[in-house]
Amino acid sequence: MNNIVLTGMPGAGKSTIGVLLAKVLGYKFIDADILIQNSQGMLLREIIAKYGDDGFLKIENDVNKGITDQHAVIATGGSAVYCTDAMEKYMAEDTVIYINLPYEEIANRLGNIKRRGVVLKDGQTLKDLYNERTKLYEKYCHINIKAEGLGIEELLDSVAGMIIVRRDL
Ligand SMILES: Nc1ncnc2c1ncn2[C@@H]1O[C@H](COP(=O)(O)OP(=O)(O)OP(=O)(O)O)[C@@H](O)[C@H]1O
Ligand SMILES: O=C(O)C1=C[C@@H](O)[C@@H](O)[C@H](O)C1
Ligand SMILES: [Mg+2]
Repeated sequence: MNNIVLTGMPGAGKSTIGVLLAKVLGYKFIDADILIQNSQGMLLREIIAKYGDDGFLKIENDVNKGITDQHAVIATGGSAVYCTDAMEKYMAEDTVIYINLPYEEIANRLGNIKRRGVVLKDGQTLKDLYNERTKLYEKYCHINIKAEGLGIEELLDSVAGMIIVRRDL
């Protein structure tokens, strides 16, 4: 097993859990969103405003594909699931874990999603986005963690437990 890649909707807790998981496993922690910001010298929402959704996704695909670290926990951005090349590489080389939360829990966590910088087409609601992405998160994962109602420590235990089981297979 190489890297652990966390996917899921914005607000699912990928970055929160990722850094804790890295400590538990003795891995490095990489937040792909921070790599994207650093690569452009701009905030995520500024990159989306400047290059549009497609331009942002191309940058996100390139950044994720370009990660060469090993033994890292990688928190992806919520939109990484549209980055086909990067997701296929992650599926081939790493262990991809989808943090799966019901729509209501995601909606409660996200205040102003525009400020956060979400790849949302004109007229598309958060619910539309959730429905569109769910199929992709399910397609591009090895482990689907049902995270409904789990606090941070409970989710961490659940994810770490699944990784240990998979290692033993
Ligand atoms: N298990 C949890 N229970 C309750 N709140 C949580 C949990 N995990 C994370 N949160 C909270 O949800 C919010 C979003 O978490 P986080 O930024 O880690 O999400 P993310 O999946 O990395 O989102 P993005 O795709 O936008 O980077 C934060 O306020 C965080 O404290
Ligand atoms: O879910 C999304 O569309 C996004 C989530 C963030 O993590 C960033 O990757 C970016 O702002 C887009
Ligand atoms: Mg994050």
